[in-house]
Amino acid sequence: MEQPSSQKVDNKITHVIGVMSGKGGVGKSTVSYLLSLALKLRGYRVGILDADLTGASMPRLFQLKKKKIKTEGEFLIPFETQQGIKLVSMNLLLPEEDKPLIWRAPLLNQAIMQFWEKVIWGELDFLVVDLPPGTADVVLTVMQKIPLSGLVVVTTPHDMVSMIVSKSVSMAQAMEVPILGIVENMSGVICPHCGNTIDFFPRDEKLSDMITLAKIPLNTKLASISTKGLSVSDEEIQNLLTTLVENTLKRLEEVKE
Ligand SMILES: Nc1ncnc2c1ncn2[C@@H]1O[C@H](COP(=O)(O)OP(=O)(O)OP(=O)(O)O)[C@@H](O)[C@H]1O
Repeated sequence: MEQPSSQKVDNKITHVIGVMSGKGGVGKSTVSYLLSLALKLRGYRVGILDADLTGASMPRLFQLKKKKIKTEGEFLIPFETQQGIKLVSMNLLLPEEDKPLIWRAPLLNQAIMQFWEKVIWGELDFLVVDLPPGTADVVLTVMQKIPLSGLVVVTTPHDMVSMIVSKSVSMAQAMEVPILGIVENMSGVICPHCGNTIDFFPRDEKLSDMITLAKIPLNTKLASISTKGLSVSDEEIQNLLTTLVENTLKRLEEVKE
């Protein structure tokens, strides 16, 4: 990678929200997508920085396959999705999405800083950062170098006990980044016959002092976002987006005080 100059883009971004998880595959990218969409539907100017460089799944959720990012000199112009969300992801820079990115941590950290400093984000109300799972070096870089308003922690019920003491949460606390709350993903399943939610796992008592932003059951509509998209006129989806966005906005106000 060529050494970048020290010139930075003068973006105006009101809130940067990081979305993290203790481990992979719990739905972090899905939640980043849902939160961004919910904010956009509220009329906010929204961008997504896909910081999960080696497992970039954000383009897949927006059903984007090819190289989409354009450049202006040494700066990058985010791709604007159909929903009007600005997106920067490593997979939109690579000619082929299925080729692995085999980079060591210093190069990954450098790429993240370029996504922050060298992207013409312009004026945004919210930039949602989809972090890599766990406590990877890139997560530390983001927490140190990017002014995060708060973090959303995505977890699944079977991951919760370890989450309470997880390195991710401790890392956020050590870095003094406010935790907005947790999203309990795959928290149960909706019965296709009666419509009631069936919880598989008992609620962990230790969770009572954690603020829950949303509980998301296993849902085929969410599982097929990357193939069928998501219908925002669907009542169930609307309710989910409303809960997620309202609780997140409320928490942002609280942590500001
Ligand atoms: N509530 C849900 N109901 C059904 N499927 C879901 C739900 N949440 C996520 N999924 C599916 O689970 C898989 C993993 O989700 P996702 O890619 O969002 O996780 P992740 O934590 O970002 O993973 P990674 O660590 O690989 O980045 C995807 O196939 C996604 O469609």
